[in-house]
Order: sequence, then C-alpha cells, then structure tokens
Amino acid sequence: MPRRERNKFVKRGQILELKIEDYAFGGKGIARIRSEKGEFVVFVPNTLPGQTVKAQVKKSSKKYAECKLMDVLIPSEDEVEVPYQDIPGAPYIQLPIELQHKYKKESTLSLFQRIGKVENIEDVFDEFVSSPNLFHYRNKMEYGFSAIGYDRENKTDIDEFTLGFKRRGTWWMGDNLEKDSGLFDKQVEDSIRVIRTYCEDTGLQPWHGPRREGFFRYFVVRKSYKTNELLFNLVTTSDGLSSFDLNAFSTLLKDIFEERFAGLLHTINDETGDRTIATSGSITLVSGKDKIVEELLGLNFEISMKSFFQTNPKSAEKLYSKVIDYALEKREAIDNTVVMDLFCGTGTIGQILASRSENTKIIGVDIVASAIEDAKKNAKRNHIEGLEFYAADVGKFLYQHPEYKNKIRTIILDPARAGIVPKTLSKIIALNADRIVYVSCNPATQARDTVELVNNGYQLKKISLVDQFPHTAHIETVVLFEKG
Ligand SMILES: C[S@@+](CC[C@H](N)C(=O)[O-])C[C@H]1O[C@@H](n2cnc3c(N)ncnc32)[C@H](O)[C@@H]1O
Repeated sequence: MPRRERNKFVKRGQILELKIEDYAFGGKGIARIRSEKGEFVVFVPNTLPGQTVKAQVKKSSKKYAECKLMDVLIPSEDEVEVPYQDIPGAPYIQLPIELQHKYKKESTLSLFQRIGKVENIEDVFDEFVSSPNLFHYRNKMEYGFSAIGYDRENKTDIDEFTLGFKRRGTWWMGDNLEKDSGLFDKQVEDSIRVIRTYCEDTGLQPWHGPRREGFFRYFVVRKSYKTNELLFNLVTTSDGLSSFDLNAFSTLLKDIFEERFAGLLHTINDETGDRTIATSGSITLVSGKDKIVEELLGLNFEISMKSFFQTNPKSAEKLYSKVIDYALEKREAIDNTVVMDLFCGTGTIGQILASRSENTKIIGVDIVASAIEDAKKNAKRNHIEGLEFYAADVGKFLYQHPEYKNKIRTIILDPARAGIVPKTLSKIIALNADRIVYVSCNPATQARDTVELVNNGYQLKKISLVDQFPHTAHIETVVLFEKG
C-alpha cells in the first residue's frame, strides 16, 4: 500500500456502513467514525440525519473522507411513506417538507456566515419561499433505456430491457420506472411501463453501457403547465433505425395522451461516451409541432426541446417575483435608466422588469446564441420594447463596452452553477452600480462572490431562499446588494 494511503483512516474504494448524524450544505450527510485515534468525519451526499447507509469512499484525507451513496439500509425516523417510486433525483422525498426547509435554510445561512463572512445573516434574512407545487412540479424529464436493469428484491443487476433512471451510484445500470415518481407528470410516469413494453416488443435493443451498443437511448418529455401539452423526443442510435417505425411510435403516444400530445421529435445520437448529453445529435420532427408555449407571470414563452427553461415554472414565478420586488424597491434606480440583465438566458427577468417599469432600457447578455435568439423572439411576442440582447461572454462584453461604466444603477445577475469568474466580477463591480440583485442556483459560489462585493463597497441588504426543487438538496437564493 502506498504510504500516502497508509496514513488515512479509510481507503479510496472502501465500502462503509455509516449512521448519518448531521446535515451540511448541498445535501451532504455527516457521519463520524470514532476510535482511540479520535473522530473521523465522513460526508455522504444525498443522505439525511438518522439514516444508516452503505457508501463507497471516493476521496480520503487524514481528517475526513467523501463518499458516494450506494444504498440506504435503514431509513431515518423522520421519514414518512409516500405513494411514489423512489428515484435518485429525489433523495429527500420521504422527509416532511418542513424538515427539508429547515435543513436547507440552516445550512445555506451558515454558508453565508462561514464563506461569505456575513455576520448578521439572521438579520438580513428576508423569506424562505416554498415551491407552490410540492409534487409534480417539473416540466421536463429524461428517461434512459438500459440493457442492464436492477432487481430490487435481490439488490443486484440483471439483464433486462429497462426504461427509467440510472440506478443510484452507477452509470451502467438502469432501474425501471414502474409508477409515478412524484416529481414530473403522473400520467406520463404511469405510462412509462406501456411505452417500455412497446419498445421491447420491436425486438430492437436498449443501450448497453459497458458494450456501448444498442438502439434505444433516451425518452425525453417536456410539459407546458399553461396548455397541459406534452412534447416528446425519442433518442436512438442510427443502428437499427430502418427497422423502427417512428410514425407507429407517434401513434402510440397519441393514443395514450390524446389531446395532450403536442409532437414527437426524433434524435439520432451515435456518441458512445458514458457522459453523452441525452439530446445531443441531429433532431427531426416526426409528427405534430416542435414547440410548446409556457406562461410566466402573464408573459408567454415558446419552448423548443433544446432551449433552456426554468424546470419548475410555478416556483420560477415566485423566484422572479422576488427579484422584481428587490429591483423595484428603489424605482428611481430602475425607471428611466439602463438596467443590465447579465447571464440573462432567454431574457425572462429583463422582460418582466421592462413590462413593470417606466421607460427602462434593458441590456441582456448571455453566452448562448440560441438563448439570445429565443430572448429576442419572446420579447417580440410579448410586445415588450426597450430590450437589447447580446450573445457574448459577460466579461468580454463589459470589456468591449466601457461606456456603461457609472451609467448603470441596477444590475441583475443570474450566473450558472460555477458562479462568476473573478475577472468578470471585477468588471461588473467596475460598472459602479448602486444596486445588484444577484440570483444563484449555487449559494456556495455566491457566498464566495459576496466577499468580493463587500470588499468593494457593497452591503448584503436582504437574502431570500426559494425552494425550486423540493425533495432534492438544491436551493436558489436571491440576494440584494447595495452600495454603502
Ligand atoms: C441560471 S442561467 C440564467 C437564467 C436566466 N436568468 C433565466 O431566468 O432564464 C445562467 C446563464 O448563464 C449563461 N452563461 C454561462 N456562462 C456565461 C458567460 N461567461 N457569459 C455569459 N453568459 C454565460 C448560461 O448560458 C445560462 O443561460
């Protein structure tokens, strides 16, 4: 054994049985191994206090180890029965929502204290906003086909035509979805079994991960809460396509979902990597239409299979309302001014803000060109004027447009999970805005950026937490920063 490994309490790859005692930010359960040498801390994501779990060591140092959850052996006493199939995407579904909120609130605020150095975090805490729908809140789901399934009774893998989600902690094994998971659409999930049987009866093979071969790969569904319509995308390889009848598959979906069926798309994905994105590859329309319309705060947004759209639209309305409330608190910093909506995606926040303010010009910037195209189209559809959208890296855009320095009073920030790179944050700070409303889907990077903003004269005035994804460890934050 290498010396580096010898000094460690547990070894990489080792399988441990652990009792979870605490909860850390991001859904990491904390277990402690006590011995004559002292206390050794083990983190296991997607677990909660009271559970006894089986976990594999992924990273180990002298003081602590990071593990991957393999199985929950004994549930926590806090957990309750739910009528849904358990899936890796909802590790906390059996925990009452009030407890989920408590863990999320406490761990997020302590993160701002620890990393963000905000000592008065309890004083500036504004509101914990719950998701309006606690179940069936998602508007998109990706189901995977697999030739290797999971035998729940014997807890082992089996050769089986599978359609559902990956088995927790594995990349090669699927787990059949037999009924509603409680996260997406009940009718769709209760029908997955029928769709699976239809595909299996064609004689074509599901994807075999280790062998990197097979025909059926993914079945993706998008839903509109406005119209209740469903848009489908079947992802296959090209191998065997000539013997598969896409129109007959579309008829099956129309028979099941009737007027809810909006359209079927087909994607050919011949990538063989384990981490291929479900929908990469060429996409064609088989029948119906290729877009559905969703409504957010009275505005309409057209969504195609590939475009980014908030996954929990009802909760997104709450999130956006909070952003708009913070922004409009000081109307003089909004009306008759130029507002920057940086990392704007499809421009939703800017459009809502423009529609609720007087003579405000919005500059939206996002690096994804197709999102900017959608933003422009959506603004036109909603008859909102005064918006300019640019497809660019935020840092580069600000470098190329020094004319905005000292001209912007309010900035909206909504970066991706990785947060804002330091150089770009400096350029944002150099704009010298009075107010910044910073939305984040990763409070850990936002807490880091808070230090920089505070060092440059901003104060954290308010923070709200929005629970966009009940039953997961995710939490979104809306933070209001003001100068001086
Ligand atoms: C959380 S999303 C923003 C969503 C948007 N505000 C909305 O509500 O629809 C983060 C966005 O940051 C964009 N992005 C990531 N890195 C970027 C960069 N360096 N410059 C500009 N945009 C970037 C992504 O394309 C993505 O649309």
